[in-house]
Amino acid sequence: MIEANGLTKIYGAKTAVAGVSFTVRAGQVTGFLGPNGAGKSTTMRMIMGLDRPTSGSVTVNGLRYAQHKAPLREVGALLDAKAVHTSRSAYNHLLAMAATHGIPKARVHEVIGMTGLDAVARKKAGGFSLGMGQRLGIAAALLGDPQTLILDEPVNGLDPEGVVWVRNLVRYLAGQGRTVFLSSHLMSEMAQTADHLIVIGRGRVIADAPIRDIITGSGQSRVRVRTDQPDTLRQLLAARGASIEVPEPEMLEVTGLQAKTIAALALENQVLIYELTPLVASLEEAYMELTKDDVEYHSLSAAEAGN
Ligand SMILES: Nc1ncnc2c1ncn2[C@@H]1O[C@H](COP(=O)(O)OP(=O)(O)OP(=O)(O)O)[C@@H](O)[C@H]1O
Repeated sequence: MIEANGLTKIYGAKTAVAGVSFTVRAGQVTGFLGPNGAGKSTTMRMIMGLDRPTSGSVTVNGLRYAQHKAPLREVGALLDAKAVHTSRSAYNHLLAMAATHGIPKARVHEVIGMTGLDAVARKKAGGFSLGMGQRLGIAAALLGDPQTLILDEPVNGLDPEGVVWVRNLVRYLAGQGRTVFLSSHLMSEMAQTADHLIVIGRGRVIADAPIRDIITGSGQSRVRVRTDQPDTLRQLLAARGASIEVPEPEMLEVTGLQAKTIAALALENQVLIYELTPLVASLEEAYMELTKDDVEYHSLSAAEAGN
């Protein structure tokens, strides 16, 4: 379990992480989602003791990273896949790591097999493609057989097969009861991988909930209703505080009321409805809605950029 309490990091005039508190639980994949510059990497570095919090604290299984006697066996992390600038082979790189942490050689062979690096294990790691580098970084994270895994953008640079591989691997590891904390800015990927999401924007936690709740609670959930009495139904719904759009003559899109409430209201007032469809927002829509005020770098449309 990872527990952050009022975690804050200030660099000069820049507040990268502004008092975040959250708990990452064992046995599930927790996604850490946020736009560029939101503070994901800074938070992860503080978990790993690579950055010192300006205030607040973060612990892994009750202790700060540095307090663990054998940290590599407790927490495995992939923070910067490009960090391996080595003329050593992947095998020797992992072997050196294992030797300095009292990890048996057999485990090196195991993680090479798990990450699909067998064919390139004797090649210089410095010459690896981004995807191979990611696999090596994940192999290094798994080396100590840790209970907790922290992976910063693990699918970055992977081909579609690699993306599926990471997804299956993290789900397998969480299934074994491990704590898996995974950052990404790819919502579609998170939707298929994570059970729980922590969303941050401008250094603050915007949402912390099961994926399902984030989708349905985004304020984007609407209900499509078709009726031959749109005006009557519209008035009835408006009187209940719903906001209504009319995209087609006999179609209403209703925000703010559940489908069941709309059906009951129609029945009570003898209004015929011939379609009632809850429109669930995609994770992408929910995410855009959540972070719309918290994006540090807004992109301009082509037209705006030309002005
Ligand atoms: N060493 C540093 N010195 C000054 N500012 C920093 C430093 N590291 C990060 N920042 C700033 O803190 C903010 C958060 O950065 P961070 O890298 O944690 O975000 P992120 O969510 O990981 O973003 P990305 O998805 O782009 O990697 C950014 O505005 C960044 O420019």
